[in-house]
Amino acid sequence: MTGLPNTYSDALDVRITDTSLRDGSHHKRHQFTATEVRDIVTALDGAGVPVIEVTHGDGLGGSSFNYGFSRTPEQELITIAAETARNAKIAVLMLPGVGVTDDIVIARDNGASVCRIATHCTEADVSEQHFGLARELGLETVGFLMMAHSQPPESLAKQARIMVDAGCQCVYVVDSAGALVLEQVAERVSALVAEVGGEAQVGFHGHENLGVAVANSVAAARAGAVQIDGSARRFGAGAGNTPVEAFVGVCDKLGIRTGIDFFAIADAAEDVVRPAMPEECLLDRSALMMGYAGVYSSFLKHAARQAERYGVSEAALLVRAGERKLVGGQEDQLIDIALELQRDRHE
Ligand SMILES: CC[C@H](O)CC(=O)C(=O)O
Ligand SMILES: [Mn+2]
Repeated sequence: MTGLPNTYSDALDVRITDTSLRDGSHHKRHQFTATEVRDIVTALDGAGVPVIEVTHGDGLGGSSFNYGFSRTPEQELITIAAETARNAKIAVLMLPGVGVTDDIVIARDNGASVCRIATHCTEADVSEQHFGLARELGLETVGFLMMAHSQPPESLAKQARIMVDAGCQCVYVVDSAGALVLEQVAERVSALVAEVGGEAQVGFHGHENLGVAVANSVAAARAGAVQIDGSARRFGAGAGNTPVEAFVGVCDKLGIRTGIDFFAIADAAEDVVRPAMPEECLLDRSALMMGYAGVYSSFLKHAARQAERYGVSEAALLVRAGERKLVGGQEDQLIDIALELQRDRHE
């Protein structure tokens, strides 16, 4: 189709982007080393993963007091990834306002070829100049409509239209909170396909907080999503992302072609990615609360810190964060909620 990136060939039905080295950065508190990135990229690339995302968890420019400092500068990690990958494209994520446009230029110079711009799902207009710049730089573009559970399909479709008109070549339904289930994913993907199909592709990014990320990803693919995210060993925020190795196995059984070797990705997840993880990404009570109450998965580590600091229940804190409908960038409000929980206890 004219104007669409060459993201999948006739031999692929969905193109998978592994985001362990970006969404996993939240779980690792942004402490990746150069060696870990080199080893993980080698293993994922060797298994046939077509796109590997490498950036601070909060995107380009995320290394800060607010979000957590990176152990290794992200541009150094992007360079290493690009030098290491033999076939995979290297993607970067950026949130307008967290990163600046110069970060995109530097990432391109360091070898990234896919630029993913993320906004809250009602604020697509803040991405317009970034898509324009990325296309001028010759980058493939992807738009992330985050917290997609919080808006109905028709509103998301309008936001997707804004991104596509600005130069976005694939708009993702991003289930940041892992709050969507099955038909809710399909309805959102279908609405985007109806709005932008023919001009742009549609993708899906899932989180495992309610334990249905693989099923959601299949629902997305069946509804017309042709780019799907996941992380080896679920290495991502909250209970982690769609486990790539399980999704590939399920796709093999359903006849959905991903181009990834199931046995090689299973080995990569177990032997290379798992050792780089501080611990498994757990589908525990806190993760469940996030999925159920609709909380941004990257809030998990921040909530854990504030719950411990103020001696309040992490689960209760997360449920209130969901009630307040907090969005990315409002991490500081977790302190407010922790103080509120303390007050409630003493009343
Ligand atoms: C902070 C950016 C965020 O982690 C992007 C993402 O992966 C999501 O919203 O799920
Ligand atoms: Mn995510």
